[in-house]
Amino acid sequence: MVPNVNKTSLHPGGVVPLLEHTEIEEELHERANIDYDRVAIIENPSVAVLYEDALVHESGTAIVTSGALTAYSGEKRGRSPLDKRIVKEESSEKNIWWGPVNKAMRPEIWRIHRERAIDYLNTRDRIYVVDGFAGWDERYRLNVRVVCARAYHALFMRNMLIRPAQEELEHFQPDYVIYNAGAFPANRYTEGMTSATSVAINFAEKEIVILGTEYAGEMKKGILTVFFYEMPVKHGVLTLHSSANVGKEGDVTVFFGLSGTGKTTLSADPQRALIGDDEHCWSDRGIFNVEGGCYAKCIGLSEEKEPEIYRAIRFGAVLENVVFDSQTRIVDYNDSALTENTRCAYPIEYIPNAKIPCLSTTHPSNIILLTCDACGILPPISKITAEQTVFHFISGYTSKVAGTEDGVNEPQATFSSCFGQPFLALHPMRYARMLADRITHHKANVWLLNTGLKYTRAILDAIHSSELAKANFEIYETFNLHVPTSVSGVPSEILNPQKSWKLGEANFKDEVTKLAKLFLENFKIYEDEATPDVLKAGRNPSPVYGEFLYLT
Ligand SMILES: Nc1ncnc2c1ncn2[C@@H]1O[C@H](COP(=O)(O)OP(=O)(O)O)[C@@H](O)[C@H]1O
Ligand SMILES: C=C(OP(=O)(O)O)C(=O)O
Repeated sequence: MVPNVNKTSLHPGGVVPLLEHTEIEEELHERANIDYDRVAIIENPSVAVLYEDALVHESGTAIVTSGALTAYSGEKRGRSPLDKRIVKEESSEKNIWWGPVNKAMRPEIWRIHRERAIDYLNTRDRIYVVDGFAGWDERYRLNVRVVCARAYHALFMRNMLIRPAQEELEHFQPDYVIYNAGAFPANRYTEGMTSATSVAINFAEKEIVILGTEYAGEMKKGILTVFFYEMPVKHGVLTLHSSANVGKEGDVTVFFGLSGTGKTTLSADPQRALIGDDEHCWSDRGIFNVEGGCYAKCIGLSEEKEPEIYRAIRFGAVLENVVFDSQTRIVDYNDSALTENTRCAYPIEYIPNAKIPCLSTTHPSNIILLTCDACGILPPISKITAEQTVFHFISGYTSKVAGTEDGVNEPQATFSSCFGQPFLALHPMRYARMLADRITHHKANVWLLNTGLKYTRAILDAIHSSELAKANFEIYETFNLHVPTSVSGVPSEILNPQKSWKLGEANFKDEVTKLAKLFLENFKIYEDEATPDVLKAGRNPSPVYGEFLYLT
């Protein structure tokens, strides 16, 4: 029993005169001035503890019928890309791709935000510490510590990081620390602020500070940006905004896709083991997942359509911003009253055929670029060459789906380089070159797959059975893509939009030319970093791009 003094009827617990402090408390006190004598620091709590705390202290949390905890993220129900900043400092400055994605923050301003976040955490009665690993390959993994005010955020990151064994938690030394004070706003009068939200990353201090947004996805995507910086710069390892799975023969498929375009859905496949749904690295020894969990979109989810994901939403999983019946606690996955971007985070082992440890020493044999072209101009599936891969990877033509980013309420056609522009740390061409080298070296097939179609799964099955690699192809003009003439289970007439276009040939020609011009216009931004090969291909009409490049 700890002796206490000064008990009163209003304060029956009294005051504990001298407290012993744990290693984590000492470290937080020293590093961040956390007031360990006032704030209860809950260290690596269990799922049950986090449920109880969330239910008692956080309004909007509930347990739903499947046993999952559901939480409400407040006003921000998607990421805030305009409020993301990188601290401009000597060690990383020359490597960073400065611009609208990575806006610079002065170290002095960083200190103000950091102090504000810590001041807020120090006003809380309890804060949570979650320690976990990022990166399943031990050679590259980072120790991540999350310090946050909400039990929901702690549970989210407990699911999304790789959970260390009990003995690995002892004397855990973080490489990166996330301070999440998202319930408290940033000071809008601080230099450079355009709103009360701030997500700031400091690569020298190895810290992330979050203010003014409780959207949990900011934390996991913050770690992705850390990987987009650390891996190529320090280890020559390529980071991918992709999912990955592996077949029974050990063949690995990687799916690149912008947020909400099908990485999680398409990589959950009963015939294939899941390596991961969102963040991977490609090293000299194969592919490894960065995360210990998955973060699936839930809108329209049903057990029939996506059984693995539906059944993963159980005790321990965290639902975000879903609508549930207040009596029965049944979730209505079709209700988008709070957001289109309803989500669930669950540990990867909740997917029955997850491959644990989440890595493969076999290099990918199929690379799939998920284009999500709502206009239907790009074919449902086409095979592309290594040179076309660089072009399409850099272009990243896809859609921003509703709700994933703050302020995007309708699906929007967009170019998002590397199919993950908001998360890149370096110039996209650096990643594209690394990708092209690996594809050529390992002789991977590359496919451009349009998602959101009824037949997407059937097409994927044909890729995995090797049917498509052996198919007959015809040339899809303008983009010079190789389109298969038939795919099992897919009506042949839909394979070539030129043939299935409902509004006539002239309209088709107009639309396809319009899109091709947009591609070329967009590509100009990247020309300064393009290799001579890519530039040459870009300036001369060539068999690689054919008529497409002629448009310049
Ligand atoms: N053909 C399709 N391919 C992939 N996703 C589809 C398709 N049709 C509809 N969807 C829906 O699109 C969303 C894709 O989200 P998700 O797989 O979580 O994306 P990501 O992992 O890339 O963020 C899901 O809600 C899924 O049900
Ligand atoms: C969570 C996000 O993305 P993804 O759908 O790729 O997980 C996001 O962009 O905030």
